[in-house]
Amino acid sequence: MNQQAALAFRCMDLTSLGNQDTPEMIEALCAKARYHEHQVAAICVFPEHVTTAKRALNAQVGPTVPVATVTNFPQGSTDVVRAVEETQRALAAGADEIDVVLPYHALLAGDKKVCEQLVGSVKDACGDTALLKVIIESGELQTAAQIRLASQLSIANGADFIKTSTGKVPINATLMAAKEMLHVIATDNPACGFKAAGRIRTLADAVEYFALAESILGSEYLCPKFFRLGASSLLTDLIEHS
Ligand SMILES: O=C[C@H](O)COP(=O)(O)O
Repeated sequence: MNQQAALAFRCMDLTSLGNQDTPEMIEALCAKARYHEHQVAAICVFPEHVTTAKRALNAQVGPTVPVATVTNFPQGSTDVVRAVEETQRALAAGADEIDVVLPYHALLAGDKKVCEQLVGSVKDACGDTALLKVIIESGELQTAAQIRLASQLSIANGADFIKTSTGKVPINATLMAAKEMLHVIATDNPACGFKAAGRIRTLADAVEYFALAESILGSEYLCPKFFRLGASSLLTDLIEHS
């Protein structure tokens, strides 16, 4: 793998969030978590597949690849209790990272408070051990100001990462949204991570996000601790660059 492809591989949350996913498909996904000396940042699956992913990674790759899962997904409901319960169940199943969807419809309707409550409550459920990524669904937020507001309140209420998209709406990660989010991170908490997700399919796509993140937060930001690419179809192109 060339250097950029290797970086994209190591920063990738290798994702399978299809409604038809089977345990066999999750096992096959986990087998791709290592490529020569490189391993992906995480495997991201629906909550019902966390146990399978943990077991498969332990057997095939070793226990060092975290399992991420999604809660309040993809609708971004305002039901805080349900989001917390889903998160608790996912953690009990062994999830290491939680990607929770912000109630972005509520934010668009002017209800910032429920967004703060949901992020804060899910953060409490994660405690200090599980990473919390908040999906702001940037493609559904209609203005740069809304993208900034969603990013700010997510960071203020405990997000370890802010993530662009679920991959389930027409507009997913864009450089425009990423730029707004990265500037909020730079201002509010440069230790907060950023995850671009949805329709990132080529190394060329990934490199554009690297360049943007590096220009705003510096080269040390380009590592799995801070920078992730959520992608289900990027791997093939990365391997072609080997
Ligand atoms: O969180 C990750 C996204 O759901 C992946 O989207 P994608 O299937 O378009 O790569």
